[in-house]
Amino acid sequence: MTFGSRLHHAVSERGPLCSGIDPHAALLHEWGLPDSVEGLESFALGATEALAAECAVVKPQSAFYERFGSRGVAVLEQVIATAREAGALVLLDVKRGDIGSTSEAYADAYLDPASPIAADAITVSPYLGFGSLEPFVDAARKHDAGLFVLARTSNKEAPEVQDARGDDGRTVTATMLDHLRHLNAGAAPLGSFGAVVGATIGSSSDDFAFNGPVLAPGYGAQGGTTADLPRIFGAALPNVLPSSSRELLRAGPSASAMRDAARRTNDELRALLAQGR
Ligand SMILES: O=C(O)c1cc(=O)[nH]c(=O)n1[C@@H]1O[C@H](COP(=O)(O)O)[C@@H](O)[C@H]1O
Repeated sequence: MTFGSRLHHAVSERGPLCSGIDPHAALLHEWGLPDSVEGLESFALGATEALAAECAVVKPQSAFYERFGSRGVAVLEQVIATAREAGALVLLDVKRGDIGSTSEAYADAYLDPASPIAADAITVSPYLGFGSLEPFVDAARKHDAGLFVLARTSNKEAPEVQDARGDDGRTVTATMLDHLRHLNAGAAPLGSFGAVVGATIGSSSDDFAFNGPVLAPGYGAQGGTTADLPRIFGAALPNVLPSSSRELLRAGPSASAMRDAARRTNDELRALLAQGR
């Protein structure tokens, strides 16, 4: 089954919330844990065990694990396995993108199920040119995996690059979305090639509607709210996966408090979607 089909099914069962497993040093401290690989393991597995059964998608951000070297990456591998056992799809946030031959190696690392660190989907950056992502696209098709391509990111520096217009008048973001429309052509109910669009962006002239998923990070700690979603995403709303890391994790270390926070948020998002029907 394609990633897009698995995602569509998971979201209809569990709701659209994506929970980020981002073990920031400050959060380890808030949970009373040491900023060490032992603290990382306790935090990341505790959060994953609490949240993965509640959410369609779990998104660990690789940097927070890599900063502890190979032992941190071993914890990331455990997070991926634990989340999958709980029935969540794992979107590994690595934001990769390089020249084609190197991207091929990244694709082998993250999308080939034979790799110890393979996930269901990864985040990739198209800013070496969308065509540089071809090895990821090929690997995703071969292994029924997914990609989330940065289109309009949540950070304040994004407009300099992503709102720039080409000779044809389209923004860089709109060009990336058109590439995604092309990749998802004919896919139903949902394509496997998604976009990343921040839940923090102001109004935008870009049209985010297409038959692929739209990851919306920046929801929660960066200020994005449920009320902002219809304004930003319009007709694309049914395919949006609002993604929250710190806000959900701050409910910990109590597993039941994290679970409740995820449930409440999924309920709120489902109610919003029901209004639009
Ligand atoms: O690709 C991402 O996930 C991402 C894209 C983007 O535009 N903005 C953004 O914040 N992210 C990631 O989403 C997460 C946001 O975390 P919180 O702000 O704690 O909810 C981090 O892991 C970021 O790296």
